[in-house]
Amino acid sequence: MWNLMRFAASSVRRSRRFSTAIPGPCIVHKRGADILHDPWFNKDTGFPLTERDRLGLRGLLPPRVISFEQQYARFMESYRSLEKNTECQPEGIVSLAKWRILNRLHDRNETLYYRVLIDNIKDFAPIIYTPTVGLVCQNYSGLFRRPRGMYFSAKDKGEMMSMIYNWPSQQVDMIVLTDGSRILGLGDLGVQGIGIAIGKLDVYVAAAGINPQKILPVMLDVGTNNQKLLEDRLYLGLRQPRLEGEEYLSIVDEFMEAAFTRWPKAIVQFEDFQMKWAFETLQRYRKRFRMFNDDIQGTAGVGLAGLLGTVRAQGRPLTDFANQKIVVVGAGSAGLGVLKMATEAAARFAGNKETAANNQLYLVDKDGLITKERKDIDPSAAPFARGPGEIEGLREGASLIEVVKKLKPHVLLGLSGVGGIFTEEVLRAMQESESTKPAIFAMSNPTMNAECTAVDAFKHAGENIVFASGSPFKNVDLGNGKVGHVNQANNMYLFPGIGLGTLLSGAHLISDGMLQAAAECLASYMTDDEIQKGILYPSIDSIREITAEVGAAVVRAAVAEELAEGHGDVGPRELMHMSKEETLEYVRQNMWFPVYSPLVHEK
Ligand SMILES: NC(=O)C1=CN([C@@H]2O[C@H](COP(=O)(O)OP(=O)(O)OC[C@H]3O[C@@H](n4cnc5c(N)ncnc54)[C@H](O)[C@@H]3O)[C@@H](O)[C@H]2O)C=CC1
Ligand SMILES: CC(=O)C(=O)O
Ligand SMILES: [Mg+2]
Repeated sequence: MWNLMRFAASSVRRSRRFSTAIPGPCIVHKRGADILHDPWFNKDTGFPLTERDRLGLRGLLPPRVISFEQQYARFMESYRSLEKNTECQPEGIVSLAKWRILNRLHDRNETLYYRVLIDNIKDFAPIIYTPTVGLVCQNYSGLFRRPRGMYFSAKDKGEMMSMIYNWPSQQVDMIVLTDGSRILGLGDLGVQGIGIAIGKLDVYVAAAGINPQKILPVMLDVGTNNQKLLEDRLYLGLRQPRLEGEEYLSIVDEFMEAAFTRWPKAIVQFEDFQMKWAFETLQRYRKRFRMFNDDIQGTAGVGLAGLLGTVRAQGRPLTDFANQKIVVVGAGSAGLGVLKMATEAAARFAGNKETAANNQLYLVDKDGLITKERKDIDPSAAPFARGPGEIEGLREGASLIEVVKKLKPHVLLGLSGVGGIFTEEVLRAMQESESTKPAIFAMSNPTMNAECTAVDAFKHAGENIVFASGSPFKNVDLGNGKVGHVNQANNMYLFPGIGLGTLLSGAHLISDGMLQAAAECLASYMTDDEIQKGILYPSIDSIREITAEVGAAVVRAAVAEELAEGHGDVGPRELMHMSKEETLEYVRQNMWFPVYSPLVHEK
């Protein structure tokens, strides 16, 4: 126990990174048992005696006051013993048990919850985020105990403007919105998709230091086309097919109007919308509201950072990026987002927008290679279709293995949502890549949907590859003391910084320049030495540091584009006069950090 407490105390110290020394008081409008039942303010046994007197808590708690460090150690001890006691059980059962114990703390005491999350982010991210969050969404109706966030359904049409005022927080900075239509690679999960919005916002709090009282997960329940859920007696969503067309858009419109009427400075992150609505809503709202689509725009930046890393890993200058042959597998919101940003980057590096555009980028979907001969091609995919006969020996619809064998690409990047499609044969074909360090990105989530495992990638494609996956895999032991490094190429490296930078700049929209700055910041974060070892992204342990840097880069881009309107006491002129270091410090100072603040009651 003592050792554990020492560990806890040291990790508590370590994670004080961006906190202010003495927490200011926090105004609370409730007293007594109501405070104990409010996870924003509850300190459990940690309420000091004077506070118990002031807030009418005397007698409602056991007499001994337990320090924050002791509470922390107690939680970690129960978590570690759960781990030990479930060692031999199936992975899914263990992950859900871990999620439950974390979720119970989340429901009870958010300060302690977020502190353990920040300090143990590498261990806990796979529980509160991908892959376990996928399992949680799949089982949400059965796991449901308490609501979290807001639910707007097709039945609420005409009511949303008043409903939004039911949310108890006066200020909301960050909203993650989903309609549940494409949750990770798991398809349409209807109302159960709220779990992904909750998980993303947990990452916002942990990585970007957004105050948990100012976040809001939102589910737009417009029905589901998942027959299994419609027939499930426990299913908690609307039992009707999804709304389509104008009916659908009118629900999203109404929500956006309501949210921005109450909180004009909020930012809305669209998450896990099926492709047609992902693109349509982005186009519809991005000039009117502070919003972005994480799957298109967040993923694009993370993908681009990884692609630039692979150029550096080959010891080549970034200007060589336009010559890299990249095969993207999956022509959905994520794959097309990556291709668009990669095309723009290739054009920039080549210094000529006209000639460089998507010269070496290839797109494969469920029907094979996409060429201009494709019937009913989706307009968003059309710019990436190859011309007829452009690649000798490759026809419209050529299979993935044909494409890889013919092109010998530098990079094979999967965002298909289909587990295992980088088969042994495909991976072996990557050994013939023209690159000295071929790159395999199996970015689909959750783990079982990854295009290949890390072990298979190193086994079949060779030990000299660079590898990244959307959900975490362990590093691979290659024998003789050699290790195959596994990167996690997940938009979690960018969306928190995009949101934070937008908030602190006060930009009224999120421009391409701000997104590009975020991606470039991530791309330049790793040293050449790390890149040579195949390490393309920072460790999840340092996600708070990288998010601060990304946030600062976004603020500076907003200032440069004259979009920044300031935040709180800091006006646009002050932002404009900040040096790079001062901007970073400004961002760090504005990141919330979980400590118990003295509570002051006000009626
Ligand atoms: N690592 C990360 O940060 C991110 C990962 N993703 C993952 O990417 C995946 C796809 O997401 P979206 O693009 O939004 O989905 P989507 O449903 O819009 O697109 C999926 C695409 O994959 C293609 N596809 C399906 N089966 C295929 C096959 N057998 N071979 C080749 N292509 C095939 C489809 O034709 C479609 O073009 C999901 O698993 C999601 O979890 C998405 C966003 C971020
Ligand atoms: C990571 C993410 O946003 C996705 O898989 O959809
Ligand atoms: Mg997503």
